[in-house]
Amino acid sequence: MDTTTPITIIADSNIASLDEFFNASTLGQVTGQTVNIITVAGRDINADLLAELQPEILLIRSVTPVGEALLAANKSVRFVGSATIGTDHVDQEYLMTRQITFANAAGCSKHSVAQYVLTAILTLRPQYWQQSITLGIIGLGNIGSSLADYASDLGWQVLGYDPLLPPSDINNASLEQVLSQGDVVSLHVPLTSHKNTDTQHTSNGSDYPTHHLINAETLAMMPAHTMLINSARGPVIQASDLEADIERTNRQVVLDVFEHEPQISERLLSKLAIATPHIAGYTVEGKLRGTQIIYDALCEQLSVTPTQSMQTLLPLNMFLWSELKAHPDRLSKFYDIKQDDSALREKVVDGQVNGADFDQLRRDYHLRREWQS
Ligand SMILES: NC(=O)c1ccc[n+]([C@@H]2O[C@H](COP(=O)([O-])OP(=O)(O)OC[C@H]3O[C@@H](n4cnc5c(N)ncnc54)[C@H](O)[C@@H]3O)[C@@H](O)[C@H]2O)c1
Ligand SMILES: O=C(O)[C@H](O)[C@H](O)COP(=O)(O)O
Repeated sequence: MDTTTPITIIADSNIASLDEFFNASTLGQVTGQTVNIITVAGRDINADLLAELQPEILLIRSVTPVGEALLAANKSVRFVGSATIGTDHVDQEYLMTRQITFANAAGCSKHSVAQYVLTAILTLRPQYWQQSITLGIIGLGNIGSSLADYASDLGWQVLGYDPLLPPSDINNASLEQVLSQGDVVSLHVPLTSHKNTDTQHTSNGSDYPTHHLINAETLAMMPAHTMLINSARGPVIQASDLEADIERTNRQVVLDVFEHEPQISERLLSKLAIATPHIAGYTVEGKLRGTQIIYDALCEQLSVTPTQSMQTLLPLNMFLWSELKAHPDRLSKFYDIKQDDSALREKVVDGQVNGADFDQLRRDYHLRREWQS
């Protein structure tokens, strides 16, 4: 990519600190060259906008599907950065065929999500601060393994299942064992589908697909007292099967993500112990790290040395995991998850939370702070 001509960037307005990271100076533009950054609501980034603005760079989050439908008529885009961990909204195979560089922000909010899960568990079952429970973790990548570290720190036993990683001290059980023996089961897998057997491959295919991984059959393996938490992707759980399960077992279920997101039915919402609008990763640190990672990737693409660091943008952080462990009664001061739950439930109108209200809760969310070790 030529770094001497003006660069046009279309960016999701929900990406943190766009101006601080993406400007002529931070992108190594020669004096006088400009970086033209246009911020748009992620759901409004579409083919017509790209045709009008002809951007070289797309900076997105999870609500912008990127693939042939968006880019078939576009010849200007050379780089796509998703300031997110999940990549199920991006057809990476298509981008490769178009020789468009793609970068996501792997691991950016791993501590934020792990701390979200801990908060949900300990808010609903505070007795677990003193009990050595069994925590089931499905998916042992960045978030699942971070959660396992916190669990071990609390003296909990971890039963983990990840068929794509070698056995380890946490990857130590079958799916059935995790579901049937965990006091709590937490999902930390990407959203993947069955690999097509014919020549047309799906970009998101897997030999171990996670779409509807949790369904009537797998839910039946879980004792009624087992809490289920989903902060991965909504369609990992078959929503109607979940509703039937909760009616039958009265199971405590925590959802941060929903199969039909951004719409949520009141029927489902009323059955959940905790419900939040896809904000498990929404901390100052998690979102800034997401921006940092795609900025660094773009600098590599431009062959320029990164000059912006998130460290200079972080306010003082007084939230210490060691303090919380010593004073469990302070949990709601660290993160009052029930406040996020109430804010979501207040948005129910005519039997559902509509998409616009769900998006607004996320857009206006007061970012938490990641607990420091
Ligand atoms: N709610 C939120 O705000 C939020 C925030 C960040 C990430 N996420 C979601 O969480 C997912 C996991 O994040 P991560 O950073 O741990 O990703 P990661 O890629 O580091 O780890 C995912 C793990 O899942 C495993 N896996 C894949 N298919 C599996 C299966 N069928 N059964 C068991 N394990 C399987 C993989 O082997 C991998 O180790 C992301 O893909 C994203 O969709 C949600
Ligand atoms: O995948 C991730 O990083 C998270 O799910 C993240 O919250 C993506 O959601 P977004 O904020 O982009 O809608």
